[in-house]
Amino acid sequence: MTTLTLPDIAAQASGQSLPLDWVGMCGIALPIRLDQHILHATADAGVDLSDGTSRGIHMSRLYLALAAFKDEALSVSLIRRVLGQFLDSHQGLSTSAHLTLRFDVLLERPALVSSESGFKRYPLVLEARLSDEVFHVELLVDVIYSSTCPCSAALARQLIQQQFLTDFGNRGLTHEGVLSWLGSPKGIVATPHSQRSTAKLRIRLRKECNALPIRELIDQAEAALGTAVQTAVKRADEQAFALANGQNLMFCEDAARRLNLAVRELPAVAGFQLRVEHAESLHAHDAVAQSQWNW
Ligand SMILES: Nc1nc2c(ncn2[C@@H]2O[C@H](COP(=O)(O)OP(=O)(O)OP(=O)(O)O)[C@@H](O)[C@H]2O)c(=O)[nH]1
Repeated sequence: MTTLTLPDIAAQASGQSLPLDWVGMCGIALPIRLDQHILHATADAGVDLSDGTSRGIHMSRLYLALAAFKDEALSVSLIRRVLGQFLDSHQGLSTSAHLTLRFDVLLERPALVSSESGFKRYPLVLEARLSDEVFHVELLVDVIYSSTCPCSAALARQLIQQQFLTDFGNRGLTHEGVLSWLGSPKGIVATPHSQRSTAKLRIRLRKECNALPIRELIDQAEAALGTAVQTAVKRADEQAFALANGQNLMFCEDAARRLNLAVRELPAVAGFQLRVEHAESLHAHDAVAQSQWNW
């Protein structure tokens, strides 16, 4: 029987000698292990092609290195090892390795008052690169919250005062009359606008950090924001949420400052960039603030 040698196009010399910054595969389906759960992730895996004379990289070597994620719990050291394998399998071709993992984390959240609970989805991205023995890993997460405009609240309060003057200006006040007025639509003649808002955090982890501080980061961000969106909601929970929002008026600048001061407290965090987007119901565009620390 004749043994055929398979053609290896990647090993050929390139027609045009030119190094490339990133070559690899995007959107690879990958199981990862996190907190005893197996999650469905997608991976972008690549290296540079610093040897501009080579036709191509060896995609299969990157792909096969990713198999480590199926057996071992996700950690910073695992990611570093996989990137090391990308480079070891491309000696003479590549000097930097890149890996992006995208997956969702579901966290169970209790209702504010009732005994109900539900799950919230947090989209996570891990971006890592290894170049000249220098390793960087960044953790990105989106946190959704509710924000009520403080300016709109003040304007609404003024309208309520004016309505009060109109209705009671020439009348003697009675406890019962005021109480009944407060419970009527006239007692809340104007409402402030509020919006579903997104905090986008990009965290650089300290070198000594191996476990990914996903839960800590999300909890810290939600505590700082004060009015994270809810899961299961009965009327009692909705009322508590209305009260929480009324006590937590914020511009996007307020949200960005609070997050900055809270996230820098986390021991695993070496630096960060953050961006908050308030999807205004007042107008069709968003109010946005950005901030960074040790970046
Ligand atoms: N470099 C490169 N490979 C591609 C591309 N699209 C598909 N491939 C295929 O990816 C497959 C795996 O490539 P290699 O890793 O070089 O496979 P291999 O030569 O069997 O593996 P090694 O012996 O480890 O080099 C090959 O069949 C390529 O044709 C592309 O755009 N660039």
